[in-house]
Amino acid sequence: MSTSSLASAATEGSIAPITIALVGAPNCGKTALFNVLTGSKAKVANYSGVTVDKRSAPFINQSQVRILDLPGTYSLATTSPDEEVTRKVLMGEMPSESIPDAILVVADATNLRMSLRMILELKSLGLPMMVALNLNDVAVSRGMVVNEDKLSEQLGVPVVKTVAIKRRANDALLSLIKEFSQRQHRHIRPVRFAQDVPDPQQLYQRADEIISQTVSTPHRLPKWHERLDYWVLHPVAGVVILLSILFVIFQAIYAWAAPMMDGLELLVNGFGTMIASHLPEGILKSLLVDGIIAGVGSVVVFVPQIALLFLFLLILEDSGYLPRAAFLLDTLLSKVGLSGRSFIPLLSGFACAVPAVMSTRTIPNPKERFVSIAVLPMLTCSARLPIYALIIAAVIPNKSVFGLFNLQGMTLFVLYTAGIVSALFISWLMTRVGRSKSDAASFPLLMELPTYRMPNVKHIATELWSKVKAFLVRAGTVIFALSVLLWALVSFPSAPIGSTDPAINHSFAGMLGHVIEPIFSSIGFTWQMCIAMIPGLAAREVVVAALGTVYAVGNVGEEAVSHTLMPIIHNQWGLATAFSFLAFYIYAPMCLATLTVIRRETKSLPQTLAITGYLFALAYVMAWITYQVAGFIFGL
Ligand SMILES: Nc1nc2c(ncn2[C@@H]2O[C@H](COP(=O)(O)OP(=O)(O)OP(=O)(O)O)[C@@H](O)[C@H]2O)c(=O)[nH]1
Ligand SMILES: [Mg+2]
Repeated sequence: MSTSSLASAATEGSIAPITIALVGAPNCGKTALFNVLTGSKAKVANYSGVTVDKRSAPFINQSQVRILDLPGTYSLATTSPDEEVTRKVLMGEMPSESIPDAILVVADATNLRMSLRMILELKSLGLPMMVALNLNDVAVSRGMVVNEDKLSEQLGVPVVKTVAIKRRANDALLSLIKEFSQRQHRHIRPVRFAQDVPDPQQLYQRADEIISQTVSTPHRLPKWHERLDYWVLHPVAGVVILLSILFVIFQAIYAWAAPMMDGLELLVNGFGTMIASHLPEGILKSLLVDGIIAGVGSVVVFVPQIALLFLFLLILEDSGYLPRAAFLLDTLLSKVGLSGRSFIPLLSGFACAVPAVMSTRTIPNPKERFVSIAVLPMLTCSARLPIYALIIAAVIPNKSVFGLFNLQGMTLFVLYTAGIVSALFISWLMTRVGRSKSDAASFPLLMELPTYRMPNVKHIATELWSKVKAFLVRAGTVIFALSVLLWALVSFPSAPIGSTDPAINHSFAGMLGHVIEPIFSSIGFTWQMCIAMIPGLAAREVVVAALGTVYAVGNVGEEAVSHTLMPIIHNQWGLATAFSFLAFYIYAPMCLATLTVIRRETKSLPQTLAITGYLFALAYVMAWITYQVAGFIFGL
């Protein structure tokens, strides 16, 4: 078919789109290039295993060309579920995906030997191929000069240089794809992989030959890089560095966010008071002030803290530090039956358990994968931050210890640590049960350490904004809707004429709260807390909004004037109740999205129910112990 007839067939919609698959080692910039080629905003980060599933989008210059992003893999001999996705797609074994019409190999220019070995292996598939020599900026900064024309000649496929993080540096690739798609027919030949896959040793030999003819300066890491790695990967100094980084993050979340939070709180309060003073008493005023402003406002004041947490995570992610922490902790994690491979999924659990559960696909050992999924919900996700921050601000004095540490920051550190220690302990316990010898040793951690890079300010700013936006959108949609619903439940039916107790006691929610209260009274929860936890089952941070609404409607007199929760909790909750509530939220799997993704990833309802059940049981028991101990120390 000629170029013009292909174009006209495409406009008539009678031709299937051409698919070009991005294939390459982990962390070489496939997704970053995918974003350039399609105008998408898929997640990019400086560690291996970010992409764990396939995704596709139309090529920006030609909608009949489809670009397919795949998880990274070093070879077609795969070991983990994410790598398996790539192999299956390339072999045409993926039911939902036909064999791609071409492969765009994304090669890491700073690690050409490994990339060339992969290109040579992929050539054995017999599919049309193009090569993008990515990370070219880093290669150039290290003094490497690659002759792409010679390389193209040696490999027998077109080669272009790219810098995926700079949109304008990829014009050669854009033209190459355009040109390719105009002369390419849909691929229909079967793949020839199994018969003539070359020996890896031979591939490396050939790669070395090619490098000697095409690269003028061999690649060497700068001195500072080695020195930094010496300390960061040192078994003792490395752990001290890791703990210090985490500690600084928690301190900063309190110290730096405080002024912005105070400002936002003043705004929310002022807004509530202004609306209240302009509206006559009645349902509308109650809905706006007690339902919406008290509910949504209680959550929104935590935006600065969430933003700071994500800022730190993004900087760590972009700099290349994270996989080093995984190496460092490989030995420690192996003691509890996990490995360094579980580290990145566990670490991303501090942002949100949903992508973290998905990223366990990089773990090849099925048992280790299950244990990681089962303990992940205990790690402190960003949705818990508003809850912790609220209770800490309400009951822990804001003073410094030894003139250096902030007591509130330290409490937050302890809460995060409690989640980590519990997760490690439960992993250890789970892997003890029915442990088989082959487990840990059969899947050693073979992960490429990325080079350190200066975090890219633009990338961090866009990512940060998208996280904050997601949080605000949730506040404006889910939390808003649940606040209105809860407001209705706590306001109706209204109190009978002549009754003297608070109206909320007569409402639907009030009645429900009193019914549930006996279950939770032994861990110190009041009926107001029980009501707030019900909408909080959908998503954790909703409990903060719900407490805001419940107290706004339920309180009369002085405290009703304040639209923020802290003073109310400070005055009405005992220390034992506050600590018990915190302990409960370390463990309780109060997040529908996480449970749904666990169900999808484990493909098993009984396993999902078992994880949910054990976490709730643990939450109750730990809250009970905390309540008793705190009650003994501080009084109930
Ligand atoms: N300096 C520089 N950084 C790049 C370039 N391409 C990608 N990066 C960075 O490299 C890191 C990895 O990029 P990704 O696109 O997530 O890599 P990937 O190949 O999709 O990784 P996996 O999904 O884990 O296989 C990110 O921090 C990117 O910002 C480049 O050309 N130059
Ligand atoms: Mg990727």
